[in-house]
Amino acid sequence: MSQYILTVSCMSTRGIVAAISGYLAEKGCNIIDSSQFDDLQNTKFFMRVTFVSEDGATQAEIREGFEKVAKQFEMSFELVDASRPMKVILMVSRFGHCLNDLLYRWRIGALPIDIVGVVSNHHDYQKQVVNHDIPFHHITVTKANKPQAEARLMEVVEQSGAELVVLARYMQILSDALCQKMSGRIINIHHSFLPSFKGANPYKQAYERGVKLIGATAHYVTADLDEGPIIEQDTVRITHAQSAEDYVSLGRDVEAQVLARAIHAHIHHRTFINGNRTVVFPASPGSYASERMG
Ligand SMILES: Nc1nc2c(c(=O)[nH]1)N[C@@H](CN(C=O)c1ccc(C(=O)N[C@@H](CCC(=O)O)C(=O)O)cc1)CN2
Repeated sequence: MSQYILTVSCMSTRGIVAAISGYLAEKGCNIIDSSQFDDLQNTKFFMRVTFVSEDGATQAEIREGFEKVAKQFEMSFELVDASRPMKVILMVSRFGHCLNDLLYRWRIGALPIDIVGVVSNHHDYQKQVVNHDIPFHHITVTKANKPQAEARLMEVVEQSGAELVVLARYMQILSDALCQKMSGRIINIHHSFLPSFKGANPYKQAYERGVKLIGATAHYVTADLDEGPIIEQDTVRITHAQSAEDYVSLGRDVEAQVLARAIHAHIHHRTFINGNRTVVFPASPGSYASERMG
């Protein structure tokens, strides 16, 4: 029996949950997981429902019928097949620890995505990517050719059908136009606990500030560098005896883990952009179960 995920956002009002659950029940669907959030600051409402269709109603039939409920509450909604892996492009520059981590998680089934390509402005990881039978696209980026480089990137995105682009330590600033075009579909890992230490060389900035914690932040990419809605963060303790170079080593694991958690949330449709913040619902039961042991 297929599992579906329905995500809804709209202005908050009475009766939304009843309307959604009543519609699904009437359609012969059984809700197996549900999360909702009512933002009392801006009266926005967010809901994520996982359900199975028990009487044979197809995804198209369920979606068509839901349009009426959506219109009644002026909802934005998505209805997806929970088993269909999201098409994802990974982007990397010189530091490959996040790319390596994502490739490993993908290989063992812990990250159920369809990696449709890896893009880099360097050749460092080409062999490794090709060995995974994943298309590798080298796109040279210079200050002079950024528009052409981004046009090529968009070609790769469109031709591959990518639904998400992950900047796995890709170190080029994307144009406002590209950020707008791909709003909500690009995730970056920044190697600091934002909002501290935005931009380049955050570990150097942290060392010079004498912090006792360094960290990593996964966020949606916007035109404002490292200021997009935060999806996931974590930290690791450091001491006075460690150097900025030590921070690079200590930061690798936390960067990779934070990025993987953020991608897991996004591909399972648990994230909702709410202004400059992100609503992140908890993982559904069994959503980590795809991992092939061994
Ligand atoms: N429009 C955006 N683009 C990017 C974002 C973002 O939030 N908005 N995040 C960055 C990642 N990043 C830090 O996490 C970052 C990357 C690069 C730079 C930077 O100064 N790059 C220089 C070139 C550096 C080089 O050639 O090695 C530049 O682009 O001029 C700062 C922060 C990814 N892009």
